[in-house]
Amino acid sequence: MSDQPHTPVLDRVHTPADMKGMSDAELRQLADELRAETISAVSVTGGHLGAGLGVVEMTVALHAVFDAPKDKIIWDVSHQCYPHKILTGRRDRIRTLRTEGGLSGFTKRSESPYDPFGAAHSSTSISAALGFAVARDLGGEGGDAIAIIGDGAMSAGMAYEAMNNAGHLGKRLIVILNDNEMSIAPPTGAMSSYLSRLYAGEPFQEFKAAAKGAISLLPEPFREGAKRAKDVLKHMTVGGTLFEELGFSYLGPIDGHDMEQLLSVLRTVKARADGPILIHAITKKGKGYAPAERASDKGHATAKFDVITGEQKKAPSNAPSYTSVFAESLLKHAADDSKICAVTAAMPDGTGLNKFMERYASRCFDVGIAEQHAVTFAAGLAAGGLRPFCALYSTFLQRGYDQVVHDVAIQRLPVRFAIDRAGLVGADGATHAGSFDVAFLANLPGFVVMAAADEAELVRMVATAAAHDEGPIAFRFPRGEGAGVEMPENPEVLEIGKGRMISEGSRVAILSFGTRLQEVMKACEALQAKGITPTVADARFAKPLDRDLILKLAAAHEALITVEEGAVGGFGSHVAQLLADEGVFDHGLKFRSMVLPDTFIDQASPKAMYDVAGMNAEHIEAKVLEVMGVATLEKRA
Ligand SMILES: Cc1ncc(C[n+]2csc(CCOP(=O)(O)OP(=O)(O)O)c2C)c(N)n1
Ligand SMILES: CC(=O)[C@@H](O)[C@H](O)COP(=O)(O)O
Ligand SMILES: [Mg+2]
Repeated sequence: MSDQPHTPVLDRVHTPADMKGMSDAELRQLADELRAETISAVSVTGGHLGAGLGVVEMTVALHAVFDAPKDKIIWDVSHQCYPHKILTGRRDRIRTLRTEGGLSGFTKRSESPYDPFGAAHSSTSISAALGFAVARDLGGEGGDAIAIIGDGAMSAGMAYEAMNNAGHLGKRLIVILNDNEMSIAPPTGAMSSYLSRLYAGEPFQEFKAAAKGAISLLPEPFREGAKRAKDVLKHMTVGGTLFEELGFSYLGPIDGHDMEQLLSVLRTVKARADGPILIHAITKKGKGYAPAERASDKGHATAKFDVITGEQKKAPSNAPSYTSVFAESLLKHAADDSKICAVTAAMPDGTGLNKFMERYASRCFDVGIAEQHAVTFAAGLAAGGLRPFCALYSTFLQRGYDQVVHDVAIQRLPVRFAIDRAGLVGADGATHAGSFDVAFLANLPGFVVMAAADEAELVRMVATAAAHDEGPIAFRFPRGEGAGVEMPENPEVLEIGKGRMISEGSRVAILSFGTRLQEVMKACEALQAKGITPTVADARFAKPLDRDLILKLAAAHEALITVEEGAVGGFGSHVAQLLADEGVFDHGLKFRSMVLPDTFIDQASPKAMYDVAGMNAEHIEAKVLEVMGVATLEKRA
């Protein structure tokens, strides 16, 4: 060990340009320092730790060998991009990750030129990289296009659509398969088994030595050396035939933490000048931080934590989460009905179906990151006589929309959609907002669309969905804790299309859809002090609407206000349509529909995001006063 003082290398890196000319030894040191910085930063912010730790060496090697931003480095999902952000001029802001006004937790074009393509939903990186490659070859910006995609993301059909096209086009394109044998949960599917065979069948260590030997020929005349190295590598591999059949050169598997291998392979690949290549890198999720490596999810998502102990600092919960309420409720119904089955798309823990998986493994299916398949698979289950609950986050349901229309709605198949993370979700920001599901479901003939106002309503809606065999039915609920209301012992099955009165008042009626009801009640308390007592009702259904309730409220009040955690085109729009069709507006009813604004709202706390959206209690109060003010003026006149 030299007695030289340890001179931090990371302090010298403000952009990747500062890494050029560093020795391989310095790059190895840089990786160690980058790992420590990543752990330190995430201990302050919380976030996606494990994936980033798994690509520290890869990130250093990529930025050492390639020339971003001219070369486009595109991270799939991009939850692993924190080391990349530290090396690309954002170290000073890395402790603002996922906070209001801070750095996004994912790559974002508007945040940095080193983020050529935004992500957060998985399996888009190869398509995007191919787009850059074709644009380059058609005279656009130069540079390499490099996609780094995980083994989990490789379970989505979109990745194969992209590889199929890339292999056909034959453009120079670099894909790095970051294989850590983890999705959020352990991976499922035949693809995962195939990838494992690619490095289980070959004495991986012998291959490593052979690969190093072969590549140490570099930097002889690159073409000759590279060809020899590539042939050696290729013949040494156990055959990435699937990828080669798709037109890719397959190179690997290599050790994704071995800086020497990474640098040599990337330098070799950079020197080549032909078609698409897939480098198969074996990594460990959570690498280098024992608490993450020990965790069942390998540190996929973590709250703020103590770096020394790894102990997470989670805020105490006052009520069960909506997800746990859904999961427990479904388990009860499944106990009495063997036809009830469940489908998740790689999110067993996030949707609460992990408990269902433990209890009823034969009728619980984790299909991988494959929402399109999840929806049509559920349609097949329903057509086959079962009662499938397809549990998807609202934002990820977007990926399976055509399947919802074409395979479920048109055939009026009784698929039950448990739509979690409805509305604004907080730290994950705009890419994960559940803003559009009511707008894109309530316009489908035969669909039943519900929103739970609280956790007691949620269990009633699970019961209603379990009993509904007449066609597709969806119920939505937000991320996080419930309202802390009393839970019904035996939740009743709701009458389809019937809302409920909450409190009688006068002049203004507020018709709430979903959990904004809590904010409505807070607004009413404030209004009470001003001598204003709105009528409050909970719609429960956006489809079918409770026509009688709506017309009764409209007839008995000067003004009607709807409130929902969704974008325009949802519940309020359907109410407006009904009122217009019934000619109610001809008689002077004042109508306001409170919806999410026509913008994508960046990450913050959910409350702060709803402040930006103008949908908290004070905004609802102001809306009542505004419409009352108009009503009062006209009344006086
Ligand atoms: C379309 C879509 N579905 C689900 C998710 C949720 N999700 C985020 S990361 C992840 C697992 C990704 O696994 P992998 O690609 O192997 O990356 P790793 O975390 O192992 O680095 C999932 C399912 C998502 N981001 N996008
Ligand atoms: C990166 C990704 O898409 C998931 O990890 C997502 O962040 C999970 O969201 P929740 O934290 O709401 O389960
Ligand atoms: Mg993985």
